[in-house]
Parts: sequence; structure tokens; C-alpha cells
Amino acid sequence: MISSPSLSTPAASGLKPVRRALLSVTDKTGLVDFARHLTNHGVELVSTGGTARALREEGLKVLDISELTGFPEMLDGRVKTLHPKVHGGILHIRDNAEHRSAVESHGIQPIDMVVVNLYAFEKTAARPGATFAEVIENIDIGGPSMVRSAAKNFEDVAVVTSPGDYPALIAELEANQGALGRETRWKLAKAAFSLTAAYDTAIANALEQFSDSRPEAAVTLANLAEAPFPASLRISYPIAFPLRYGENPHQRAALYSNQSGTGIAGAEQLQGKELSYNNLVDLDACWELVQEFDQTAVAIIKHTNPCGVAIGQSVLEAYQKALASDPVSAFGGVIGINRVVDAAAAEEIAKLFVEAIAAPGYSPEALARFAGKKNLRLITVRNAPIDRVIKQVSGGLLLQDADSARIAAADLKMVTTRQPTEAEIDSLLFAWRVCKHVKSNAIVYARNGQTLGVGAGQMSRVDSARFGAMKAVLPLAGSAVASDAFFPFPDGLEAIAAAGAASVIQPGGSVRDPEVIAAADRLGIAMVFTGVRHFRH
Ligand SMILES: NC(=O)c1ncn([C@@H]2O[C@H](COP(=O)(O)O)[C@@H](O)[C@H]2O)c1NC=O
Repeated sequence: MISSPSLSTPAASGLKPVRRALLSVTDKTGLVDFARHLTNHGVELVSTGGTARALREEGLKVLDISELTGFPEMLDGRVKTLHPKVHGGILHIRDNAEHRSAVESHGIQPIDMVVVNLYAFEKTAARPGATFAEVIENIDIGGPSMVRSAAKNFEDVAVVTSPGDYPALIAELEANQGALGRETRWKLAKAAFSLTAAYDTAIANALEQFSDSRPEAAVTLANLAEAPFPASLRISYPIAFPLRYGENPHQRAALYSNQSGTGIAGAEQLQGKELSYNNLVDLDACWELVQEFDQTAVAIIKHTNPCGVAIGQSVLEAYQKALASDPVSAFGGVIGINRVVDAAAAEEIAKLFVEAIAAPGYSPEALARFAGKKNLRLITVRNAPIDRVIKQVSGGLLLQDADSARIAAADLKMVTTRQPTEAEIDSLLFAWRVCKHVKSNAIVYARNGQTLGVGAGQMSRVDSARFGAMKAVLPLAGSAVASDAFFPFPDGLEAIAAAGAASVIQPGGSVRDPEVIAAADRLGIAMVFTGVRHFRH
């Protein structure tokens, strides 16, 4: 539950008493307690159907909205609060004599506080199988109207849109004998407009899923990746927290989250220094990498590229193999692990200086071992696959499907005279999965579920092949190599063979494939094509 930023100052100026509050909430968390505090200060409660019921059940005195408006709630709840007695009661300016006489002559009573949270539209629209009619019916009309009215008239009215704000408001009401300060009303108003903006963004985005001609024919999609690209890209992610600085200390930065509590932005930090911008980027890279594997996997990342990746029977084994791959570069890196970290693994990992670790969890013994390393950032992550990726370019944004392509042994096309052994195929597929997470041009040497050398981000493929080999500390003889894109010339393949590789996995598709295949045959290399490319820019 997110509350409005820094609603925490009980001492206040520009105080306005709250005498009548209108409560109409879908999320009833904390409602009764908050309403009880209001009544303790003599506030009269007015409510819509379900909210009034919830309050009465707990013994609170409530006026039904229909009594206030003199009109029944009608049209299946489509019209409950959409009435001049509600909006006039909220919107009139208390210091304006004409406004006052207008409301008095129409029997409109002032409403000083509006407590509203909206129909759970986003949840309904995200539910696979939700029908068009259900999605439409879950568009809240009366709630946002009241929220906007109250936020506009913040000089006189407090608008409360998040149960997360109740405790701070209770404290302020207590401190000021049932009144709220101007600063609080203003902060609440800003949060309210941010909420209605996000709500409308969610509606506009969700409706893109339904066709122009027969929207009712479709149900919401289980997988956003199948949905058409939006005609207009609207993003509304509230701020999660400000960061000390960005990629460099002279750049300001903040993290924004989709509030799902998943992924790196939704991770829980258990200990350690504040997460930095670069930590978050690297943690994301290593978390995404280890999600490639069903087996226990560990990835050590430096500047978004892996310097060691391995799978193993245990976290300890996978970690030791990953570290052995490039122990020098691993210093000061971040680690991604796709299993709960146990005591044995924690004992070993704690010997290395690393910035941060992302894992689905940690055993109590592992936590106790890490507790001694005060600066080490530990985060637990709930996985949520990314459907689409956004990148900024000057003047615009690029949107693409996430690279979720997965290759299995059955997808491979054998193109050389010598065919890879089963063990070689396993190593090739391992290298291929790692290679997808290495900046292009990417060349990954591997064997037995362990990287041996990673050639990343070079402007020529042959240089990546050479660098990967140059960095290797473990022997490369008989290794398996993945190349994220085809070899435009035989030279890259020749460099790999010279380093000792015996098998290669690559997409194929070059006009010079026949030359490259002939070179592999000449060098005794078993080569397979995936038909899929994994550029990473
Ligand atoms: N139609 C209206 O006039 C109206 N007024 C308030 N609501 C919403 O009704 C919900 C609360 O309903 P209830 O108190 O019956 O549980 C709130 O989420 C509120 O935003 C309305 N519903 C939808 O538009």
C-alpha cells in the first residue's frame, strides 16, 4: 500500500475543521478505524451502499447518500454520488459569499472530506478471460468525479484516496482537534490528481485490447505479448523512491514502479546500503539471466554483462563454478540466484566483495551470515516476466516485445559433418542462454554448465571471439561456444577454433554460411544453427 509522500506533519497551518465526510470506498482496508477516529472528532459520516453497510456493521452512525441527495442510488450503482448536493457540497468556496448563498438556497450541506478509492478497474482488466462488458462496468465514474472535485477545492476540502494515508491523517486530526492543515490538503490533492491520471491511463491502455469493430467479441488476453501495440503509448508509474544519483553522481535519478511488488522495482531490500541506479540496472540484468534456467543457476554481473554464470546441483556449486569462471572481474559485482540461498552458499559468497544479491529468498542461517556484511544489499525478488521493453531515443520511445525466444535441442539444425555429442549439446544450449544476456557482439565459451570466457560488446565479432578466449582462466580445449548472431566471415569461427573450441551454436542466415560451414568442417567443429538471433544493444 503506497501512501502519499511525506504526509507526516501533525503541526499545521491553514487549518480547516472537518465536520462532514463522504466515504465511498472499494478497498475497505482500515476504513472502520479511520471512520471511528473521524466520529471521535464529531465528524458526520455520509456513505454509499457497501461502505455504509461496512460502517454500520461495526456500530458506526452513517447517513446514506440517498438521504443526503434525496435520490436513490440507481442504475446498478452507475449513479450514486453524481448529484449537485454532493458536488455542490464539495466544490463551493467557503469564503465566497455568493457560493455560500447559492448552496444554502438549494439546501446543499458542505462536505469537508472525501474518502474515496476506486473500482478495481486494473485488476479486472488484467484478469485473463474478463469480458468486455465486465471491463466497461468496472470503469468508476462517480468516484473519480468526487476525487477531482475535492482535489480542485483543496483550500476547503481534504481528499483521501489511499488507506496508506489514514494513520498520518488520524495523527494530524488528533493534534489539531479535528482539523487538517493546508499543506496536507494540498499534498492530498496532488496525490488525488495523480491517481485519476493513472486510472484513466489504465483504462485507455486496457481498452486497446478490444477491436474497433466488435469489441465485445474479445476477452482480455492472458498474455500482453499477444495484444496489439497501443495506438498511443501512455505510461503512468508512480515514484517508488528517489535515488542518491543516476549512472554518475552528477545525474539525478529516481525509481518508478508498476506497484505489482514483482521484479527488481518491486523487490524487498532486507539489508545493506541504499540501492543505487547502477545496482538496480545490474540486478535486473542478473535476475533476468538466471530466469533462463530451470536448474539452480548463479550469475555474477559487472556493468550489465555476465562475468561468470553457472548451473549446479546446489547454490553453492553453481556459485563456485560461476566465480571460478572469472574471479578477478567478479570483485565488486552483483549476483543473481534463482533459488533460496542456503547457509553453505552464503558462507562462500560472504568471502567475496559484492555490491548486491538478488534471490527469491534466504535461509535464516544465510541471513545471519550476511548480517555481518552491513553494506551488502540483499534483495528478495518475486519474478514476473517482462512482456514488452521500452527504450528512449531522442524524440521518442521504442517499444518491442521482450526477447522471450527459447531454443531447445529439438530446434537445432545440424549443419556440419561432425554432429555435437549430447554433452556438447547441453553445453551449447547453456552458452546460448547466457549469450542472450551479453551485449552484442556476444561470444560465450562454456562447458558443463559453466561459462569459461565471455566476449562482450565488441564492434566486431572476431574481436569478441578473441576477447572471450583472452579472458578465460579455465582451459578452453573442447569448449562449446555461442555466438548471438551469425558469423559474417569464417574469421570469427577460426578464432574460436584456435582458442580450442570444439562446438558452436549460432543463428545461421549469413550469405557466407556455406564458407563458414566449410571452415567448421575443415577445423573439425560441430556446428548447429538456431534460426533465432539474440542481439542485445
Ligand atoms: N456512480 C457513482 O455515483 C459512484 N459514486 C461512488 N462510486 C464508487 O463506488 C465505490 C463504493 O461503493 P460501495 O460503497 O457501494 O461499496 C467506490 O469505489 C466509489 O468510487 C460510484 N460508482 C461508480 O461510478
